[in-house]
Amino acid sequence: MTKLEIAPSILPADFGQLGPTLQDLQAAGVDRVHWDVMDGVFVPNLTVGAPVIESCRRWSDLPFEAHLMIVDPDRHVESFVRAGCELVIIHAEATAHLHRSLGLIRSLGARAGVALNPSTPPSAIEYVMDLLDVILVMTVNPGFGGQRYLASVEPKIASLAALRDLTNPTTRIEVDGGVAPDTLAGVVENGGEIVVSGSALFAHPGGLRAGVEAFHAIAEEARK
Ligand SMILES: O=C(CO)[C@@H](O)[C@H](O)COP(=O)(O)O
Ligand SMILES: [Co+2]
Repeated sequence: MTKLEIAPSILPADFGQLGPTLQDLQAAGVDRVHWDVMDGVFVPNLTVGAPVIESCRRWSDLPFEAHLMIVDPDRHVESFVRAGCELVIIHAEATAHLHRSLGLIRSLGARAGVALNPSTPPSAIEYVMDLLDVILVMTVNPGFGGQRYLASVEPKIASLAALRDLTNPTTRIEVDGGVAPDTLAGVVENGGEIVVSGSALFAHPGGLRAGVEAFHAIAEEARK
């Protein structure tokens, strides 16, 4: 089994200090950066768009991923690829033609991911498994950082990992929402390979590097 990958959500950062925060995250040993893009329509909250990500690109050597919580994502996918996101994740619930939207992302040279709200079943993506680099399993209702992890989604993480094994073994299972030292073992035991963490990682008492190390130690223990 490959090592856990950690993708910090940028949401808890001071948005006036994004550059230095990206440097701190890289120094702490995270694997990638997760940009939560919210449009105030698909979810109640508004965050950043492609121009902010593009301006931040020079502050980090890490891969950037865009988690697009926006309606009709096809309108904006290209701007996020141009901004430097190597992975673009759209919500299955936000596009009428998921197969076409994923094809668009791939045609632009980026990797494609799909996010599933807690209530969306695995069957929604069975027909696009061949187009998926990443499945982002939401363990909170999207829209805000700092929410409580929904352990009731864990059987779905396991179902998606089994579907992946059967249909497209290269697809990675990523889990997003409320991932913290006390919830991480459940994520890993059910097949999570990449974790997004915002509030728990930024608030780790020992700092970012200690948080990253703690996450790896918990994941290794959970895999025994
Ligand atoms: O996409 C989302 C929320 O909609 C997430 O990426 C969260 O922002 C992660 O933050 P924590 O739940 O870890 O605080
Ligand atoms: Co997210």
